[in-house]
Amino acid sequence: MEKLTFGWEEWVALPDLGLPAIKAKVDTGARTSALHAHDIEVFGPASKPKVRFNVHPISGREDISITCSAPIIDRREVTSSNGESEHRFVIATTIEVNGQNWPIDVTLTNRAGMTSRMLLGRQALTEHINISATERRLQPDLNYDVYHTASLRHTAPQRALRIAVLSREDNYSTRRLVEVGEARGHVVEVIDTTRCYMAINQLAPEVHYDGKRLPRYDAVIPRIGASITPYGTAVIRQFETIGTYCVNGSAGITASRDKLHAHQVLAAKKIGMPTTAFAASPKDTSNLMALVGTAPLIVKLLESTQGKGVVLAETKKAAESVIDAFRGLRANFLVQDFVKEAAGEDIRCLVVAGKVVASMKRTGADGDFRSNLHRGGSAKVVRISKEERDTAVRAARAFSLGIAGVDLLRSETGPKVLEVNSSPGFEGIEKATSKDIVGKVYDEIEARVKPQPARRRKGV
Ligand SMILES: Nc1ncnc2c1ncn2[C@@H]1O[C@H](COP(=O)(O)OP(=O)(O)OP(=O)(O)O)[C@@H](O)[C@H]1O
Repeated sequence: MEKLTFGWEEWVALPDLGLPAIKAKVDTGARTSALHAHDIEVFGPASKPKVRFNVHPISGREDISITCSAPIIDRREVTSSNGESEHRFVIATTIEVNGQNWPIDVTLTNRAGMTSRMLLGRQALTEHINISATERRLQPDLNYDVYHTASLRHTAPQRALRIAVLSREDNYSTRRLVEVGEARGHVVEVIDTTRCYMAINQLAPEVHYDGKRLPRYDAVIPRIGASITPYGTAVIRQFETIGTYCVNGSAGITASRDKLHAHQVLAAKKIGMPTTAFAASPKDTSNLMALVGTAPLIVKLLESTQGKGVVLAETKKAAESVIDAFRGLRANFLVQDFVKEAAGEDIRCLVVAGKVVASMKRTGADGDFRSNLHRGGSAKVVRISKEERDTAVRAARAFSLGIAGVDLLRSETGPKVLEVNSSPGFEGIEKATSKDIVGKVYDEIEARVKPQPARRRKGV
């Protein structure tokens, strides 16, 4: 390596940590280099622990914060220049100066008195570096401007993320989320939504679990079951308040779960759906049916899942008696035009980050107009039209869902959305289409948690 001469302060880059420019002071009194870090949290399995921390690379700009993570290689007692000793995590990373790079060890400290962002110890100042202690910045200048430009996102490394899957179930979808995330070097923790508890306050919103405050996650993947929607969305709202990226937001989950609300959202966005009506009073039965059209009609319980509360009434009389029966049970329901030409088939489109990543056609068991797989239906890959693709994408967007299963019927007048599911199962569709849908979910998470360029403040 070509010899470099360092003054008492130099610009350096720590590319593995996503820090393209930082000023470092030479500290030959110390063996190991030190980085001023905040919110230092250990995560991952005890056999391969990692550390997540924030760095304010620009002195005086606490608003600019880069989140870093790195494997821990050691924990050491370090005595700082003021004589105080402290246990610090040690990470291994790469330093880059003047086109050269070499490995260094760095301890993390959040000592309030540490005025420099970084100190370079003897171990980092290898034999190819001469020190000229009375001079300053002998190496090429870098610029804090990088933190204000979009190139920051491109140069940021793929770091290990700490991700929570909010789920109560140990099923195929949850297991895949853990497996695929870990294979990409992330740490994925499954959190039982109903065991989370929260203190709701203005200044320090937190989520607690099993007696401890939950750490800062880089992302939360909600997999909220229908039976716990209100509590589950309250937990997600808390994460949103903290500022954690949630793949599906609480508002979209709530609106898409409520069949009436969901139909109103779809209608407002002019997204095709079967003509639908609902009422609460028994006096309106025949008017209600007239709003939808003529028999055959579909009558659906609002809380139906897996096609259980979905009835096809072939005649007006049959529709009336089903409606009366539901009313007698004080059940909430809606009445819908029967899309006959769909012929017991529907199309499930899986939308991830605004794109249809897989679609399958589900065909009901013989003689059943319902195509739910749980009712013995079968699935196979299907090519969808541009109109169907656009409809699915718009339906997911209407609820701002990062992951959505959009169910469509093929009708004579174009695709009609039946339902937008915010916790779509991955098993049926991954098996039917052989597509790596969960991988796409992580592509999106990795892109979303990359640092955002900071807005420039006057005079900086
Ligand atoms: N208006 C309709 N016209 C024709 N077929 C319909 C209609 N509504 C529902 N179906 C059929 O019945 C099935 C079940 O309907 P839907 O998905 O609305 O019920 P669900 O109980 O909410 O099911 P899920 O578990 O998917 O939420 C659909 O997959 C579709 O095949």
